[in-house]
Amino acid sequence: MEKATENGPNGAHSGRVGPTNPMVTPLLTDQYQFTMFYAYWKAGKHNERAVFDLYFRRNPFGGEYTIFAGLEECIRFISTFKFTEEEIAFVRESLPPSCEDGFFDYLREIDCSDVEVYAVSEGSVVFPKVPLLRVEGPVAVVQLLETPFLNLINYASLVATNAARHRFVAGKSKILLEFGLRRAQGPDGGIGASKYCYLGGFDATSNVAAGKLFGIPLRGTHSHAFVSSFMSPDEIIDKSLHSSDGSSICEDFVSLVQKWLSKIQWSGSSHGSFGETNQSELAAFTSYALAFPNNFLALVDTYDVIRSGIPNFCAVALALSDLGYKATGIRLDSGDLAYLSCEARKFFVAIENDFGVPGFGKTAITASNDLNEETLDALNKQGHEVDAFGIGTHLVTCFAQPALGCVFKLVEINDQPRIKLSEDVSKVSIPCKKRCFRLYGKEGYPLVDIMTGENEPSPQVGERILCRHPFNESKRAYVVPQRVEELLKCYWPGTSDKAKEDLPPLKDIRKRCMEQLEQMRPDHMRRLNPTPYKVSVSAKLYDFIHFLWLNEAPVGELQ
Ligand SMILES: Nc1ncnc2c1ncn2[C@@H]1O[C@H](COP(=O)(O)OP(=O)(O)OP(=O)(O)O)[C@@H](O)[C@H]1O
Ligand SMILES: O=P(O)(O)OC[C@H]1O[C@H](OP(=O)(O)OP(=O)(O)O)[C@H](O)[C@@H]1O
Ligand SMILES: O=C(O)c1cccnc1
Ligand SMILES: [Mg+2]
Repeated sequence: MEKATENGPNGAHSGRVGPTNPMVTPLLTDQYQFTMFYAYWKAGKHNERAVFDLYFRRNPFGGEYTIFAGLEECIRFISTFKFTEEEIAFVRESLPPSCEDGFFDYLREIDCSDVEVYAVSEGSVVFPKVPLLRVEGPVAVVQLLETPFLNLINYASLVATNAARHRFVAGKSKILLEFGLRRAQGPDGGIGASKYCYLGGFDATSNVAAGKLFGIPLRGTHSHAFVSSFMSPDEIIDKSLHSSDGSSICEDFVSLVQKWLSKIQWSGSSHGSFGETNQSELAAFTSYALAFPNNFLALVDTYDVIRSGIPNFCAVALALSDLGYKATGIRLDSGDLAYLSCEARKFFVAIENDFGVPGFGKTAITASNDLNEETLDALNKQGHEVDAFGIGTHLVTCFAQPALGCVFKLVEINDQPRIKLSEDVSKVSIPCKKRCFRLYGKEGYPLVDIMTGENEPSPQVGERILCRHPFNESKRAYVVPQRVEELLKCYWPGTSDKAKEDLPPLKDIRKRCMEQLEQMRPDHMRRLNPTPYKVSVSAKLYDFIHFLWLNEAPVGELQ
């Protein structure tokens, strides 16, 4: 397998080949894929042409939409799919000794050059039952792809959807920062979370490795440890700071800060809300400003937000302002974030008015601490003054729902449609090699997704088409689409002569995701009781599903 090289951001355009995570090898699969593989080979079936669909059955987080993510990694995986000698030796050890040598020679030969992958574009809004991927090829090889493909898509799509839902509640104007690395499920969980939260609408991450790998903007503040590591302003040795234009130097920035602190104390801005502030906190803020005069942001809740953190921040920010710098803002990491952000805003506005510092009232307020969709929603209802949210644990661990149940099902072999039956109708698979379309209505919204047999004529703009619920006879509707979008596109043509879609850079996938979310009808998107989006099959496919169902289901006998 070719080794991944990391010579620049943006995934596909970085020159990297193969999966991002070197642990993604042909062995990253379930043992039963190899036992089936051997049995297919032994039965002489391994080269039979099979079609599998990868899809999920229910949208996550109680919502009615999902964001599809993980495609690029699947394509990277098959692009370098090949067993090494070491891997073949391990498979040999892990199978019973009776397995014939010829099988291992066959294993040595295989790659994915004869596999075709049709997929929905990454970053699309997608719905249950509609294939996200249609994978065609020799049954034994495609079978092996089940587990790694599901692994690469399930979490990616889940966390991208989680990010999109957080973005929806926060609103477009807010900055969303992903802070989850320390709480993520291991290194791959952390890297994946950063990549796919960005895809789902976050603005930046604190994860430096993800910044390097994918070109995601990096953002960060500082921690309580930095604040509490200082004891007093006397610790600060180099107190000098050049003005922002370099024309002058302030020899004692620490005294300038102290001067501003007493001015604030005696001005109307404080409304007598504080007396002595914490001097070790002031030392920490002053030091941080000396290190980053152009990016001064202070975590203000180590001792007391109102009585210490905010006035200390303002004193340092005003001293910076004297030298021509503009402080960035504060971060709140505990307490009532609605109340504290409003108090902070009032304080900043009062400072702007009392001391004539234009723009000070708009100083940015970042909030963090166990945030999730619900807390964001509660903050919105209460009213708050937060400009940016830093979100970690709930976002990256997908606390509200830990897995998206994508499955990989055989739908056709040797041109023969196959079906998987279940007592639970939602688990009955939709047979046949299919094409999938999104039909748009008069108002520009997507109305319905429809699956058809491969050889049926495609739906046409302006032509009425019957869309049927795949399993419920009485649910059907005629649609006259104003626009028809074919959903499954060729991302890996195998030996066919189909043109191959490009894998776009991450920021283009993110843009696609934002645009797709934007065009959805609002009632599908709302958090409380959203309207399900319609997923349907053509009349012909409907008839065929039910014919096959009756054909395959044994008839019971009553005694
Ligand atoms: N106005 C608000 N409305 C609803 N939830 C809020 C509001 N402000 C903060 N929260 C949430 O309430 C929870 C507060 O948690 P908790 O009481 O454990 O933290 P804290 O005591 O404020 O901070 P820490 O324990 O980190 O010092 C967090 O999940 C936070 O996101
Ligand atoms: O709360 P999350 O959504 O996971 O966001 C990330 C958290 O990580 C940091 O502190 P950490 O939790 O490590 O320490 P703390 O509990 O003292 O804030 C940060 O201050 C946030 O609170
Ligand atoms: O930069 C931050 O403020 C940050 C980063 C990770 C976790 N919590 C906070
Ligand atoms: Mg915390």
